Amino acid sequence: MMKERKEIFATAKETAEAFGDYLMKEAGEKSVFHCALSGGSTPKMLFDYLAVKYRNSPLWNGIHFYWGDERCVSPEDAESNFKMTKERLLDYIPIPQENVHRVLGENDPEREAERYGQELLEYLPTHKGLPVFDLIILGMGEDGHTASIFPHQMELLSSEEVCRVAVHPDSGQKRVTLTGPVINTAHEVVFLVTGAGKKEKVSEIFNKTGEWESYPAAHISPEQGSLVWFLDEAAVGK
Ligand SMILES: O=C1O[C@H](COP(=O)(O)O)[C@@H](O)[C@H](O)[C@H]1O
Repeated sequence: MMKERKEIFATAKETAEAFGDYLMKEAGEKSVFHCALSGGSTPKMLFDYLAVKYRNSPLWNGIHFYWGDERCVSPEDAESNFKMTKERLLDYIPIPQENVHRVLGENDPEREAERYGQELLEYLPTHKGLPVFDLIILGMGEDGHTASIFPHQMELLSSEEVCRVAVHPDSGQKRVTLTGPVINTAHEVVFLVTGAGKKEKVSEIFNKTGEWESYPAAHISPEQGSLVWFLDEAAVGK
């Protein structure tokens, strides 16, 4: 039975910092901690905080980072989720290189979705043939997309594969994304959502009103795990 809760903070910075402490506490409870990161702009403050407060933490030795989605671009491209994480966090912390499992965005997208899915199955424990993350961090775009599952791409929510190629509905950019069943098999999923630009969608999802069913974020509910929303007041319309 899924457990859900919401944590609301005054500002985006406070939200990121509270989640950073929460993440490191969770990681400290396991000798190996498998965590999928999100991209986009919201996690920047989280990464900046971790890079300073936990710069020399011994916990990095047991943390493995993966990505919930990646744009199909080179790791030097400004659009790369990996590049953002590297520049804000990975370059500052003593995480072993072998603990960083990036999506090779420069590869052929279809082959990379297959390869990355295999890598996840190799490194993570499995349940019913799917990799089980300790924690998946997700964002939610202003259009309601999560990872790289966009509204009206609902087939990615039920795909039997571990990873799939998604196409950005406006730009046509290809991305590799975890599928819904993998996200819903995690021990814990955390949405990190801040800013007034998200408040309408957040409200629709929480109140099950308007177009809520068309937003992939509304369909995330880890079957055996917990779902936590870390939000700032702007995102909940305060
Ligand atoms: O494209 C993406 O967008 C979402 C949301 O990003 P944000 O900029 O609104 O924070 C993000 O969760 C996803 O990982 C990323 O690839």
